[in-house]
Amino acid sequence: MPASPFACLLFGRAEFHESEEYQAFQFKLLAIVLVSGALFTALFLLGEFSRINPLSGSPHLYSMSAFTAAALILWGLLRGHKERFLWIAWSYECACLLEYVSALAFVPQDELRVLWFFTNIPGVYILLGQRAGAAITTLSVVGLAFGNASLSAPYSPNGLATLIVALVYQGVFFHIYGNRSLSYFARMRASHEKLHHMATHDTLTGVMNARAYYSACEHMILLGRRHGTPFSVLFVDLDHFKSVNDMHGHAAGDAVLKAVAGALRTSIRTSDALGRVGGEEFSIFLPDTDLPGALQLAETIRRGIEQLMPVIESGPLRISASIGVAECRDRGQSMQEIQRQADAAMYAAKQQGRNRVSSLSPQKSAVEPAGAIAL
Ligand SMILES: Nc1nc2c(ncn2[C@@H]2O[C@H](COP(=O)(O)OP(=O)(O)OP(=O)(O)O)[C@@H](O)[C@H]2O)c(=O)[nH]1
Repeated sequence: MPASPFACLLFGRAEFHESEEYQAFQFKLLAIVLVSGALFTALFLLGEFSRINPLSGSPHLYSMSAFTAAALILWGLLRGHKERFLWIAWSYECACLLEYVSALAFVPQDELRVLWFFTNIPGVYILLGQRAGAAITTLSVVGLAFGNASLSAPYSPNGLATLIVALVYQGVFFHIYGNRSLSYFARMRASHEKLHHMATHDTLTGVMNARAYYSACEHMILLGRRHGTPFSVLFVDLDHFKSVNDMHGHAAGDAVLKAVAGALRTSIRTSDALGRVGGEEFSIFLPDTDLPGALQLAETIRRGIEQLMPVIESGPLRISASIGVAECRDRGQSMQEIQRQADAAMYAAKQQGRNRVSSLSPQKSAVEPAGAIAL
């Protein structure tokens, strides 16, 4: 879904893979925290300039101005750059701690300024993880415990004890919660991936099912058109497969299909797509491949299947396949049309005696066997 103009302004054009859902959330949260941090501090500065909340020349005015500028600069650097997330998140956390310490030291009239240490902790746990959360919580507790005496208006021992216990409580709470929610998130992602794999892959052979395969092909056709590169389709159909089932049983047929799928998978490039589009039919999409290249690969595959000899209960079984090859010559051709051509070429190979590679030339509509080995 295209991002709204507001999202583009706030986050830039950072792209996240489907599996980076949590990182995308952290990235967006950091951008929001940087902008809101700058805005809130700017409001305090406005209070000073409008004399509503005068800090009467306190050095904290400089640290607030520096904090606002730093948050805006960090936001500008973060927009559209997910790879900068970690150092920007840490830089912002350091700026926050300095800002809180400055408030403690220079704004004694604000007795609630210590609350910023509390609001900081959830953000650290979410943005930087559990170790960073535990470290910052410890630093805040130790800093307050030892620094209190140096404040111009120190908190009472009772007040300090309340602050420390509450900070520890909050740290422990977010530590446990972070642990649980992250493991829940990881399990959700794993089960989502499993479901997605089940919905897009054939359970017997592990290759793409027809729907996922054709959708992958449509995507590659669009890319091919954009780059002006040719592409080809191989349609692989096992010969006399019914007799394998009839003579050796369905389990043997399944074993043969698995072995063939494995052989096909190892014969192609990772950029090619392989799908089981029918019972004993496989289709292979070859991007950036013209007809001579596709015919050559088809012949290699045909020979590979012939030599495969999958072992079933009764011993090794000789199998073969007929392969139809089609090249996309017309840029406007749909996947269905190309697949139909490959199908017709495969049918022609069957008629020619099986165990061979054929391609149909659209001009001549003639069969061009590229290789034939008698069984
Ligand atoms: N074991 C097994 N058999 C399957 C599966 N899916 C389809 N089949 C069988 O595949 C066979 C396909 O037979 P046909 O379409 O007649 O093709 P063929 O026997 O290979 O003959 P030709 O293609 O003309 O060489 C049928 O018997 C189907 O039952 C499957 O998942 N496992």
